[in-house]
Amino acid sequence: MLNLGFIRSSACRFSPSIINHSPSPSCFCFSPKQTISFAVRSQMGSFTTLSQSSSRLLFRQLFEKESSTYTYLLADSFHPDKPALLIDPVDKTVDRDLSLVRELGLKLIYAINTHVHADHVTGTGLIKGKVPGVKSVISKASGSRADVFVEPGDKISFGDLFLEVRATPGHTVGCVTYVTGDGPDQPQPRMAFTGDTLLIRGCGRTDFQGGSSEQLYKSVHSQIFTLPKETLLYPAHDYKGFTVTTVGEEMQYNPRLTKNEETFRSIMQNLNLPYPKMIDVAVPANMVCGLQDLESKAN
Ligand SMILES: N[C@@H](CCC(=O)N[C@@H](CSS)C(=O)NCC(=O)O)C(=O)O
Repeated sequence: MLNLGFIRSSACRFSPSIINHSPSPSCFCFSPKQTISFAVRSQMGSFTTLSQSSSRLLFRQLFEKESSTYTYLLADSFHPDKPALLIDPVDKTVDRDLSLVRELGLKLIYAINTHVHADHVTGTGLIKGKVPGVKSVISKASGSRADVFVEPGDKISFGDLFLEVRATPGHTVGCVTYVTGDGPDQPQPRMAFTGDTLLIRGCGRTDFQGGSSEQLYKSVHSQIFTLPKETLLYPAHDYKGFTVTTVGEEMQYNPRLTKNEETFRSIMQNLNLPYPKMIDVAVPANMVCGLQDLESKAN
């Protein structure tokens, strides 16, 4: 049986669960496993060491073209149940994503949002209706409806892998970044799902939904740029065809976040972006897990 409920920091467990508030290391109970490493030749011709824990993670980056949104599928492929989660699913691509989950033999346990999106309706509500037992997850600070609310320092477990929750407000007040675990049994390099906080060579706008350029700047510098330089960064959107970046790359080349805070604030004040086309539909729907339409039809 999978335990989908909250488990407090005093509980030790092996099944998928969310731990609220980081447990002390002595209590953190991933099953001790030997990490078996082997060398492969990388595209650059050099040898790279892959650990067993890296191949344990099944990872897919999925794209929704109307809103240029990335959805991420992660699963523990070594666990007998292959527990999986989706980050930032979009309503329009739910059927595609769920058929992939089925084809790969995964058990979807969480549908997670990085924040209340303004440009598309989340797929989490639809997914819950189609796959019984899936729990929707969002930050407590978002003020949105969901089954599970996460706070900074929480860990979201799926099998023997986990994501750590980091608060990265600025694009919206409730924005969080989900980072793969730090530890010998977790994927290397680490991966961070930054939502709209950090985009490749850019960042989320800060001109609505409680946005703040000061907060975004601090969030990135304290919660993302402090990760190891080789950490892979996966944003919720890309408008130019990029798919992934790294902490090191963005620290060197991000045209906004490499500037000092005052220059950054001025850049953000002068973006002059039109509001997202879907904002008036998307925000109210996403405040109720993407279910506004279904609920109003039922009433
Ligand atoms: N044209 C799109 C919306 C584009 C947009 O505003 N993107 C957001 C993230 S989605 S709310 C953003 O933060 N962009 C930052 C940037 O520099 O582009 C639409 O109409 O949906």
